[in-house]
Amino acid sequence: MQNSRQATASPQDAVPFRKLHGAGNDFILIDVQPTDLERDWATKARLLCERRLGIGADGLVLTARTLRDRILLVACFNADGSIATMCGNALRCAAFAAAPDDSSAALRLVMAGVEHQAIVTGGHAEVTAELGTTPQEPLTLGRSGRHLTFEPAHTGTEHFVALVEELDDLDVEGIGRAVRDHPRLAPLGTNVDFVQAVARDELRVRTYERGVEAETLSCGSGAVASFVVARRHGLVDDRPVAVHNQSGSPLTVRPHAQRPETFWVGGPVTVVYEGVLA
Ligand SMILES: N[C@H](CCC[C@H](N)C(=O)O)C(=O)O
Repeated sequence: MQNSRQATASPQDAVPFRKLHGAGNDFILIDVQPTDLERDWATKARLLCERRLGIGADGLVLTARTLRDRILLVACFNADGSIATMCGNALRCAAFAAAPDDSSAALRLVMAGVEHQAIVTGGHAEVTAELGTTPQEPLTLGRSGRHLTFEPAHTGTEHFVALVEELDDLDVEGIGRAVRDHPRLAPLGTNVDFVQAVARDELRVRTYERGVEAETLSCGSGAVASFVVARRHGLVDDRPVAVHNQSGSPLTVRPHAQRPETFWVGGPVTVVYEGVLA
């Protein structure tokens, strides 16, 4: 069933899109037929996400409904055309866009072969992220007389997380890029999160995102990775934790009550505008 938040593109039509952001992480969302997901979207992602020559976004998100299984298939391409195997904010935006208007909804979504749950209530969407295993060891980096240790946390995609005393004066892009491009992490690289523990239920996080190759205003899988590393160090408890980011709209991370090593990440979603691709 279509709803007023939904408009499906078919190849011969002008292609409708929506520009949304999930707590400041911004996306172009196009609803397609399931078979269209197989097309090569990398070039389109690069063109559309370009901030001067395109619409501008951190990523391109494609959604397709499988009516029989009632699952929403979601693919996310970073602004540079690379695939994001997990993007918490893209999943939140996709769930919000697919949910019926004016009611709360529970949805199932699949991104990169992994099933996620979603709950949409009003202008808020929450999705699950699973903690995976990673063979990577921590990485210590010296910069301007300061040493930072980055610990791996795989939350559906690669993250390296450093606990810091102070976030505001950090060179997030410089240090983030050095970790992202570290030869030991090639060829995949990583997203990089800097975390300041403010209270046992409050973190501040700044994230350098691979594929955007810049600091973004918020990152869902990064918020979960930050929670996991802070918890590993005994800095937060197993209860909802507010993750403040650069957008001013915090995300909330909380452990899933039924599924081990699974977390909910929630926060606001905003539709900025709708349009048709020229
Ligand atoms: N912003 C996303 C993460 C994107 C990850 C992507 N940059 C990559 O792994 O290549 C989030 O909300 O989880």
